[in-house]
Amino acid sequence: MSDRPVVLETKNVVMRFGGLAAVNGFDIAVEQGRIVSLIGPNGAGKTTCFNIVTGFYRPTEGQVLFHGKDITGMKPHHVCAAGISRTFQNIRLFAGGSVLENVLVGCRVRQKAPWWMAPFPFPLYVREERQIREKALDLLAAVGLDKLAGEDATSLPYGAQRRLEIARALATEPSFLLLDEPAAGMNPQESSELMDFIRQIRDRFRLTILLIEHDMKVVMGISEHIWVLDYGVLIAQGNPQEIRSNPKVIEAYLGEEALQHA
Ligand SMILES: Nc1ncnc2c1ncn2[C@@H]1O[C@H](COP(=O)(O)OP(=O)(O)OP(=O)(O)O)[C@@H](O)[C@H]1O
Repeated sequence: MSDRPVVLETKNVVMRFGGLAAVNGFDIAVEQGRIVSLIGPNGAGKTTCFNIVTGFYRPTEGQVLFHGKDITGMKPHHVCAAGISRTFQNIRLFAGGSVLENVLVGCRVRQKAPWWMAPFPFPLYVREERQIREKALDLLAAVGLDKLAGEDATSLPYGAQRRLEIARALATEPSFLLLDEPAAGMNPQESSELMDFIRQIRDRFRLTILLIEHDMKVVMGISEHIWVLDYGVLIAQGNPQEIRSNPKVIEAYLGEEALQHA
């Protein structure tokens, strides 16, 4: 442990679906400003943990604390307003919306002017609309998509859609960002660029980042700390070097061959 404050903590979190304990005793503590990862085989319970932290699921047992405050079972939009944002394993952009519109939706989370002002030219509303638009365009520039602002979001290449999802998440002004398999479907060049990109946004937006990722080059290259889930149970945690050489992790997930390529 370092002297950095812990921003997100889960305490003995359990999630049962009928008879299945998808997550059983999930205890993590994430320090401010870190890039950390949650890894494990398919079906290990990783996305379920994300759904619990972001309020999509209320856990059967246990607690989620954000900056020491209990957010267990809080509704997703309240979790988002508290400063936690996420992307999804299966990209979820608004079909039919432009690239810019997708980011504007994220910006609205922080909008101050009430919704009923929209049909009228109130100065407060007009000024804020202009600021929101500028902010959305800035975010698109930060992820390299400003030139495509008017395009249909779902017509973008896969890697660009992932960056757009991140821009939309950033638009909600999070301090904590969860990325669910950001490198999925990327080639080695794209995933190497993704690592630089994740570090850049961490620094620029002063984020703490938790990712789920199967690409071991990305996980080992970017993570300061890693937790490993297997059948819903945490079987290991440590830095990349410790995880790489942990016999339990090699047996349950990594395998000798994957390690040689990571
Ligand atoms: N809403 C649900 N209802 C019932 N079972 C569920 C539900 N969500 C997840 N599960 C089950 O919980 C277990 C963990 O699923 P989860 O998606 O969290 O795993 P994962 O580690 O994210 O897997 P992957 O790497 O394939 O995305 C699986 O057995 C899954 O079928």
